[in-house]
Amino acid sequence: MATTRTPLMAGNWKMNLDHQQAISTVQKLSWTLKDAKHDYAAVEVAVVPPFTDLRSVQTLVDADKLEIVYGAQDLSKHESGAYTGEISGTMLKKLGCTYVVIGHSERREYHAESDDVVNAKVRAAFAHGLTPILCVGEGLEVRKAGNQVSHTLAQVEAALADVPAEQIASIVIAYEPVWAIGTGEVATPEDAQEVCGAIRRVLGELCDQTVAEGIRVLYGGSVKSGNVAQIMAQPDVDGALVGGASLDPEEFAKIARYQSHVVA
Ligand SMILES: O=C[C@H](O)COP(=O)(O)O
Repeated sequence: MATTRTPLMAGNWKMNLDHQQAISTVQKLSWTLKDAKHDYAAVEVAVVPPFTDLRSVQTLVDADKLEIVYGAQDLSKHESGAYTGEISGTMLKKLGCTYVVIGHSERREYHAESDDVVNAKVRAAFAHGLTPILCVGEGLEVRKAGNQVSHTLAQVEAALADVPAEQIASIVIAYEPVWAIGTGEVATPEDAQEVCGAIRRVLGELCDQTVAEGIRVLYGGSVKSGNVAQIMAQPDVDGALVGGASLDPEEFAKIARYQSHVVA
């Protein structure tokens, strides 16, 4: 089946760049992409800054009518109330967020986020019109035991429990093998395809195979301009969730422009 999925390159800044640095970074990114005549309809570009940067990014994007979209790195499963330190989906929507990253391995590991919490956050995101970028992926021990597919699919199924098929249709899934995050250790294109293809198959079981063909499955883990094209050449990889390399706007622009450095 011919794919109609628009690739998405999303830069997860993690806990980097304050609100002033956010403005200069997004400006440089947009200028670089403008110089390259980037077609945002062909490859969508998103930044995912810390919460404290979102208002500044919103102001810049609105004022300069940028085509770059943005999102948050997490949200609360709660609607509002006495939850000190939490940020609700309503607040993120009001800040113009398109996306929200949910279930990143760093949240699962350092904040003990269980599959149940991830599931509640996915449902909260949809309830507020935000598109989840749901992160899944195995650690090194699971990979060494050869259980990466079953482990990752179990995470997908748990995160999407009781989520209506029409909502699943618009989700973005990011396959991020934990051993490849921030380590310089990149999964081979074949490793990425094996799990991304399996994710698409399970999405087909959860909703419908035709719908699953339209869902974007990203790869994340040490993606750089030098390796992105080989990963993007895989049939079930529809973009990247980029950490470290997204902090450099010129490098991130090269990642978004991966098609321009594919040698035919
Ligand atoms: O969210 C992004 C991923 O954790 C990948 O991070 P990285 O590109 O620094 O390996």
